[in-house]
Amino acid sequence: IYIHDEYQKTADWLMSQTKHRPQVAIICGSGLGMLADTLKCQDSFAYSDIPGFPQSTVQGHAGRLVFGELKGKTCVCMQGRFHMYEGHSLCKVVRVFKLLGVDTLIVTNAAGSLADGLQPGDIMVIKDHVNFPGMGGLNPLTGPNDDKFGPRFPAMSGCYDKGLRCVAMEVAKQLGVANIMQEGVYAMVGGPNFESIAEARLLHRLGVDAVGMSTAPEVVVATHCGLRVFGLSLITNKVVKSYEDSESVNHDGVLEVGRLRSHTVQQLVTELISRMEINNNTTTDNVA
Ligand SMILES: O=P(O)(O)O[C@@H]1C[C@H](O)[C@@H](CO)O1
Ligand code: HPA
Repeated sequence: IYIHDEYQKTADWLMSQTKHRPQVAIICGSGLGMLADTLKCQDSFAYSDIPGFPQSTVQGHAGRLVFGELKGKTCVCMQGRFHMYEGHSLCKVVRVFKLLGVDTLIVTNAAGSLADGLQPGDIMVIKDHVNFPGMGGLNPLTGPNDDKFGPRFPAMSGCYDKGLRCVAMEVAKQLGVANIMQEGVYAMVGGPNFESIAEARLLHRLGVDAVGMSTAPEVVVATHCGLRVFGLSLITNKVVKSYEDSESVNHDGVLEVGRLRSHTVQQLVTELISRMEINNNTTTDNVA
């Protein structure tokens, strides 16, 4: 368990190393880290150099925190995320963003589709999530509640901001990619194994549109401390639901689709940030 002072130490160290004071934080999914390369006036830090920061161990996740400007907004971008299956608690990074003065969190991920209407290469704007590990007790908010960040029992209804979802759909039209974009429900499973066929069928019957191994914990922690959230999934594969199907998913295939679509994802996120209204009150309301 990290206490408030530990988060503060990491935030203070970062603020002593960079003049950027980010309003938007972006967490990049598997194969989608190149978004960070487009930030202007960059200051970047290897996770291994940041006091108190965890290390990311997954291929396709570079392990750098990049600060910079995008369309007139100051951003901090995680080029490489931490996953629960790597043994991380996932509270730390989001709370450090809060202490840096961030107002909005954007999360991207790679996910497998269960919905028949979602094909590899499609982009799903996350409308809501099912946090399977969280529902089972593996929740980043487990442990004593730190009231400085948020309440013991935070609501999760409406945690994916409706206004930002609407803007994202408009941006997709403007970029001519509305045909590959739709809203849906993301389910987080613990991983690191991909789903068995029976698990895939179960998720499908439950009405889940896409499945992955991240995002929900970050969104829970962000919502707890009052950040506005936008999330999108790049569909990298169809989840195998039939015993007749001889295909199987693998991480290299996931990264490959990430590479093919990273430019589009980057354009969408950039344009969304450009249109975003920021609450410039950087006094972190519920953080003393
Ligand atoms: O970090 P994300 O959620 O994009 O990564 C997905 C889920 C697994 O970590 C990995 C499987 O290929 O990609
Ligand atoms: N299942 C879980 N996580 C994933 C998948 C999947 O099919 N594709 C990319 N991340």
